[in-house]
Amino acid sequence: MPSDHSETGLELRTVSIRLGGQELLAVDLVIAPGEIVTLMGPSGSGKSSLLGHICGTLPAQFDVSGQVVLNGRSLDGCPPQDRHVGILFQDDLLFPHLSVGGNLAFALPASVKGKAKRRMLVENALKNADMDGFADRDPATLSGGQRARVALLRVLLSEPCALLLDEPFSKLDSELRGQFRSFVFEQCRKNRLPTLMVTHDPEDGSAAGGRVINLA
Ligand SMILES: Nc1ncnc2c1ncn2[C@@H]1O[C@H](COP(=O)(O)OP(=O)(O)OP(=O)(O)O)[C@@H](O)[C@H]1O
Repeated sequence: MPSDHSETGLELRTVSIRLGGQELLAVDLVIAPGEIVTLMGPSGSGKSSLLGHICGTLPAQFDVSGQVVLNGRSLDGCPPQDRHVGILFQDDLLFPHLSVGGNLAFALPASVKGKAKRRMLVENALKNADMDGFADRDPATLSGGQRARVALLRVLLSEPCALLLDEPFSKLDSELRGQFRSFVFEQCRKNRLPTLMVTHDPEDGSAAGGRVINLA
């Protein structure tokens, strides 16, 4: 994980997002390392747009003001690939033409050199998710729960300093949902990631056990 900045978490300093001259959302928030904050609100209230703004992928038709600061560094003008912000979506978006290991290795930063080292990081990550020996598997052969875990591992291997969750549990059935949710939250805390989760399910917020912000 990049270590050139102190770990102060993710700050949204009076961030406001407008579309077509109307304010969609305004938020002022500090998320500490390892803290999980839940963001809820009606459809269209701007939750995913806020995550896009933090990642640097919000389309130009949105107007934004305020500052996004990660571990003391302003992300204003910073290209998405240099932000060290990971995002997990409801669709796992695994590459179908790559093996599980290939999907994971793809996420590793270029600064991680050497085939053996890259292979070791991938295998350790799979072991950490109780998926020992899955590196050569075709993603199409995985169960829903296994695919979800690989998607999370892929985000973690990219060495993020903050994690955004955009309804990542909504497509899983209730038993899987509970298991995967616990795994995600455990990894957020273990990796000391300031985490912002968007969800429509109040149970996700209760399970996270942190602050819940309701935009309603
Ligand atoms: N690329 C885009 N171009 C134009 N408008 C967009 C774009 N993406 C989203 N919007 C609009 O921005 C508003 C906020 O959308 P957003 O997806 O952020 O809401 P949300 O709170 O995440 O909704 P949901 O809970 O349904 O996912 C909506 O009116 C949406 O139609």
